[in-house]
This record gives sequence, C-alpha cells and structure tokens, in this order.
Amino acid sequence: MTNQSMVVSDAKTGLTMGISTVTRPDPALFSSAKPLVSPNGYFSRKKLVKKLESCGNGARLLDSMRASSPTRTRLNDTDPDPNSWTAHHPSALSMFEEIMGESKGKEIVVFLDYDGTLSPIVEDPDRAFMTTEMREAVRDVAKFFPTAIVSGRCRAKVYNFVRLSELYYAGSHGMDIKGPAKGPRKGNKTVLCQPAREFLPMIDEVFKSLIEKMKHIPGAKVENNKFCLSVHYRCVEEKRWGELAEKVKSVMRDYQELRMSQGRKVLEIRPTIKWDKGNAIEFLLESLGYADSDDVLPVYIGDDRTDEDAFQVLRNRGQGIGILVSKTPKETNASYTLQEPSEASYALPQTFGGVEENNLSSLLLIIV
Ligand SMILES: O=P(O)(O)OC[C@H]1O[C@H](O[C@H]2O[C@H](CO)[C@@H](O)[C@H](O)[C@H]2O)[C@H](O)[C@@H](O)[C@@H]1O
Repeated sequence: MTNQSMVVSDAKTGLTMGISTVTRPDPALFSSAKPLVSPNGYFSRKKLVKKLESCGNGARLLDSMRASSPTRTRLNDTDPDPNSWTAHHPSALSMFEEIMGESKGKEIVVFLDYDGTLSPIVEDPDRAFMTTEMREAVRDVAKFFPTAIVSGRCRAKVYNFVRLSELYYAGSHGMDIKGPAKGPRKGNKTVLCQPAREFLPMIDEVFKSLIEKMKHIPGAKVENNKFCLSVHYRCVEEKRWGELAEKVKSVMRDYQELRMSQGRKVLEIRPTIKWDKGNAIEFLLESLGYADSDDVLPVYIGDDRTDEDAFQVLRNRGQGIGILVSKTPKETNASYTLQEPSEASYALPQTFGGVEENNLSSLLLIIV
C-alpha cells in the first residue's frame, strides 16, 4: 500500500483544486495522480477499518430489510413523532428566510444525491430517469455554484442519466470522483479520486457469484456499480426476502474485506474502507479550496441512509445545510426536509434574470 496524493489546479482562480491522500496499491492506476506539492488542503490519510456494519443474523437482517423499505404509509410506534420531527426538520421551502440568512457572504457548493432526489424511485433501476425540468434546474444551479452529484450508482451510469458535463460526479457512494470534463473549467486538469481501486477484481468476482445466486429468485436484480454492488429486492415477493438475504450473506462470507449496507429495497455491498458520501463531500470541498474555510456553505440534498454520512459531515463541520427528501419521519442528521423529488423539480429558469451569485435565494429559486 502506498499513501499517494493528487493535486489539480484551477487555471481560472489559481487555486489548488483537488488534493487527496488516499490509501491505494498502485499509483499508476490513477491517471491524473501527481506528487503533493502544496501545503494547502492536505487530506488526512484514511486507513482501512474493520467492517463497520456486520451482516448480523438472518432474522435481524430481514427485519431491517422490512424496516428500511416500508411499503406502509402509516407510521408505527417506533417512528419519530411527526409533529416533533417536523418541528426539528422543517420544510426547506417554509424556512426560506432563515436558510437565506445562513448564506450571507458565503460561497455555496451544491451536492445532490441522484435516486429519490433528482429522480423518482421506480421499479426498474435502469429506468430511473430525471425529468427535463430537473436537468434544466441542475444545469442552472451549476452555472452559479460548484455542483456535484453524489450517488451510489456507478459514475458512468449516473452521468448517463444526468448528462451534464459541467458537474462533479461522485459515483459508487463517493468512491469514484471526477471533476468536470468540460464546461467552466475546460482545459484544466480534472479532479479524480478512486480510493477503492484495489477492490475492483474482487467486486467483479462477487458480482458474478451474486448473479448466479439470484437467478432463481424472481424479481431480484444485481447491479454492478463498479466499486460496489446493489442487490435489488423491490420486485421480489416479500416472502422470499429472507432467502435472498441468506444467499447474499452466503456469498459475503468468503469476502471479509467487503461489507453490506442497506438502501431503499436494496442491499449494497462495498469495500470495508472508511470512505463514504461524507468523505466524498469533504474531498470535494477540499478540492475546491474550502478545507477549513468559514466562507463556504455546502448544501446537500439526499433521501437515503447513505446520505446521512454527508449530513453528518455538515453537522460535524458546523457548517452547511442538509436537506432530506422524505415524506415520512426518519432519524436524520439533516436540518430541513423536502417531501419528494418533485418539490425540487419546478425549475424556474425565468428567475435567472434576477439571480445574484453567492446568494442562497438564487439556489432555492432555481430548485423549487
Ligand atoms: O445514492 P443514490 O443516487 O440515491 O443511489 C442509491 C441506489 O439507487 C438506486 O436504487 C434505488 O432507486 C431505484 C430506481 O428508482 C429503485 O428501483 C431501487 O429500489 C432503489 O434502491 C440504484 O439502482 C442503486 O444502485 C443505488 O445504490
């Protein structure tokens, strides 16, 4: 293992754009890697950690699959009280003034989750398209603020859905980050970070095993997200979820270097490295020159458990705005809420005439 760094500079501002120190085996695999030359924005080395989330016993996993994928609309006793939840996590739309106050004098950086945030949740993961209005809204946001898509999907796939080359993309739950290829920073070196590169052969192997195992479970789907895998059970009969979980666990037993987490009717398999969406947004903020800056206001909008790592980072920094997209109360580190993707999809391009840079009101006008 080597401790390598990447430096990317922004020709426009002269700022160091991307510096990351990541643990990885083969520097040659990082096409844009260069020696660390600036004292600015060093990232502390992220060491491999033991499994963060064990698979647990079968019954626990099955319970958790049910709990994390509610088909119900009614709340149960364990859900947070809706009134106190709304009081603590008010709608981002109703808190416009307050949110605007936080943005004064700060540079806004926008982070957007994809599934469930920019696109509605649908049965077929390959058909989770975003609307044209949403794309326009994101395009317009990116004209004013550095904007990144942070997704569990493989970077190429999420790029194919979004198709905006001026954005940063952090795919595979942040384990595959790339800066804009074109757009405002055209001609500059691009930010690149792939801290789990060494796991690629293993992930491919596990993908093949899972495909084989899932063949006999109607509706199950295995998605290769490059540095992680998704086993979807949205279209599997609930009475077979236990069997599906057992099969996934039986494959996982041979791979102690991988761990499992859960999303919305999906089991996600990924390397045990301590690198998640939270690390991804820290990396990107650092890349943009905001490592320890008080002058930045990161805004993160997401809907899923994996987005909580990013919300947590904002809380830890005591900086930024986390917005959870959810219709039902959930434990969350976000401060505000939106009910559903459509609340963030009413693009109002006509408002751009009056938009001022560095003003959060511009952002909200664009996305709501
Ligand atoms: O981080 P995200 O961008 O939110 O990605 C998380 C997972 O999203 C996708 O699965 C989810 O959306 C599908 C399409 O609506 C839905 O069918 C599935 O049940 C959801 O879990 C994606 O397919 C996964 O690979 C991502 O990890």
